[in-house]
Amino acid sequence: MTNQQNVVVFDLKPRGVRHVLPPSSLPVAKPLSPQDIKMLLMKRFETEKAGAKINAWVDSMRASSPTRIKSTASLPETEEKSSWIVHHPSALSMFEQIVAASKGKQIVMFLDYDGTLSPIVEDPDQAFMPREMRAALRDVARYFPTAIVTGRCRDKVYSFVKLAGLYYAGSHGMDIKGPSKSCKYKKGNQGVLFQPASEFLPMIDEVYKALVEKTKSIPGAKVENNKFCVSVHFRCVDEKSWAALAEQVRSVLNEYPKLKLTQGRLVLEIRPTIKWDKGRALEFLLEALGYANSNDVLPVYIGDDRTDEDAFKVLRDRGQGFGILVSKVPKETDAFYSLQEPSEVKEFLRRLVDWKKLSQQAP
Ligand SMILES: O=P(O)(O)OC[C@H]1O[C@H](O[C@H]2O[C@H](CO)[C@@H](O)[C@H](O)[C@H]2O)[C@H](O)[C@@H](O)[C@@H]1O
Repeated sequence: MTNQQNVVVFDLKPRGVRHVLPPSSLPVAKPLSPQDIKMLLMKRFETEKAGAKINAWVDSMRASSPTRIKSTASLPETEEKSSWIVHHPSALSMFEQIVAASKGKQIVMFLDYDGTLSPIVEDPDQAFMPREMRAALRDVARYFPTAIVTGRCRDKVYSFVKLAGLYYAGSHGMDIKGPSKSCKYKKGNQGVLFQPASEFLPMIDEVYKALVEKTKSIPGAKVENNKFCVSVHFRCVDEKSWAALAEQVRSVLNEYPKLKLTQGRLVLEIRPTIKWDKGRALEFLLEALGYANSNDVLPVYIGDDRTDEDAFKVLRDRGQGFGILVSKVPKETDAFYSLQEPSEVKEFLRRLVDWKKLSQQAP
């Protein structure tokens, strides 16, 4: 609050960006009532709170996904990496131990899409899966029940993967469908298995349109409708405009208390506040496959993103199976093992198929 020549001007901007009007441009104001003062103070409080929220969002937008481990002064980057690898060894170098743990158990494969099966690219519509990866995936699905668990719209990811013998869990697991062609693991229902957020469809549609409108003036921003959630991409947005983008997203989200914001790789994700995520989808799929309370299963989940951590945590908490994080750099993770990039994921899938073929031939 600035007091000049009997004129009271409330500075409603967040601290740090104060402007004081020159005396000549000041309006002649009536004295303020206690009610007015209370209201203005409340507004200022709200504005400051919003400013702090945007700053926190932008900080989080700067962090990688999952959060990269910060270098400590005592540990040079190379040592930090070797120490991380000791705790999260390569799933390729640990391959024999992984398959040994599957003795007498059914391996079930869960795979994230972007950054795991397809390399990260600037345009989300061009994230095609390489042909060799499709071949490896098709073979894996012949030998093991296999599910794609993704933040994407289920139909969209199917248009990239184009394999009918798999389970697909789109919209971060909020849209689950069984294999559309005959498959030895398929149980009963072949169609949609579960859509826990179906009541949110009209709301998500509305929010998608509002976000397209609100972000159209920010160069590089791209809004993607993922059916039960919406992605706002900022990979191609200049960092100087991240706060402006976050502010637009916040202004839309403010109108929808039943939606929440999470974050992936250079993407803000808006989704229903229901207690459902990739971890719950993994549990649901294990149950659908008949392994709800079974010790005869070894689930393996491979993913690269912060949203995959929910699934890694479920596996840790169950004490069953392994999470494998795809990352070249040390990150905070609940995964047991690591792979550096999608080409290593392909190699891992191939080795799994070769091992299975060999073990079936053994007398
Ligand atoms: O769960 P996922 O399969 O990993 O999906 C998460 C998001 O993936 C996509 O965005 C990411 O990949 C894009 C293409 O490589 C990249 O441009 C973007 O920066 C990444 O965040 C997808 O477009 C999003 O809708 C998904 O939520």
